[in-house]
Amino acid sequence: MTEISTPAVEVVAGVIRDARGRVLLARRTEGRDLAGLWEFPGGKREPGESAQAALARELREELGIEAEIGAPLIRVPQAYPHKRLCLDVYAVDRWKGTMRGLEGQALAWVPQHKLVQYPMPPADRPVVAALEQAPLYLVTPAPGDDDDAWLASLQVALDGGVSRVQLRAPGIDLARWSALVARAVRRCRKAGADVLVNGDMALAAANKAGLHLPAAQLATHVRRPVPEGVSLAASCHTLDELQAAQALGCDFAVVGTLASTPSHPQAEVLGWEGFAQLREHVSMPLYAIGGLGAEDLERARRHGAQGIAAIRALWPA
Ligand SMILES: Nc1nc2c([nH]c(=O)n2[C@@H]2O[C@H](COP(=O)(O)OP(=O)(O)OP(=O)(O)O)[C@@H](O)[C@H]2O)c(=O)[nH]1
Repeated sequence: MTEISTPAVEVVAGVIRDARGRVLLARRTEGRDLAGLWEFPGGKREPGESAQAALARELREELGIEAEIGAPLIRVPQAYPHKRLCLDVYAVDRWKGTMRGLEGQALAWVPQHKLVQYPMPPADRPVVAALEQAPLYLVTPAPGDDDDAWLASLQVALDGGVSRVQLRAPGIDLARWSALVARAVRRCRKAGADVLVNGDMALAAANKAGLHLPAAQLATHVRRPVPEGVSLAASCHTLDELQAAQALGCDFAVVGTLASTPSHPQAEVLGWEGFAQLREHVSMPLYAIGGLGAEDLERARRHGAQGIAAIRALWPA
């Protein structure tokens, strides 16, 4: 593992989009680190240079364009075997000049949903996820004694744009929960949301839903417990748990606790720096959890998170 004391190389890259919404990838040329992999055009930031100036310079040198650097997308800290880097990615929707590979690199305009088919460096996986996947992950609270009211709240959240949901209800009677999960899954599916069941493989399979593993269940599986194409996720608090989740083939993980909350008052608090340090050693998309809400999304993205997971902050009152 790369030593934490090795300084991280600052790298800037652009998600360059054409009028049809396709994204530009460049192929790393032979003789360089990670040769043959596809990447977002960009390169190393020089001392004293702003991220925007560095990216505009790299795109001029590599592609021959004068680019207007747009909004920040995500900043991904990533450790490779021989170096650490921080990949800082910006949208680029406008430029002047004719695009060409000035350094002999192959270029490809790729529809966004096909980006996952291109072999890319590990740091790019969270970038593609930030373009494609839900920024908010709702974890349901346990229903009180009114199942219909709970379903109505879920519906409000879905109508409000939540598109990834974990169905969780600690301590609930199994027969009641099974019936409620079936109804909740139908609603999520109708809304086009990705839905996962917490901790119960049989219940997830019976509803053809995804599976969200509590950290304690990670060690009980030796291979991916759901088919490819069905979401698998895990809750993690340590690097060992994150690496186990990645080895099992989890599509994403939830990492906490960022701050202490009423539901987990004893949990060890990570803070954003602690989160970013864990982020370096895996390449799955990660949601941060613990006392966070949608207003923390920008900060989360600056520390390499896909987004925010929450119970109360995302559950309609
Ligand atoms: N431009 C760019 N670089 C990336 C991406 N993902 C990623 O891991 N990197 C890494 O960030 C560094 C970018 O620096 P560079 O493009 O100036 O690389 P280089 O070949 O001159 O240097 P190197 O081979 O010594 O690393 C490389 O180590 C590259 O592997 C990406 O999407 N775009």
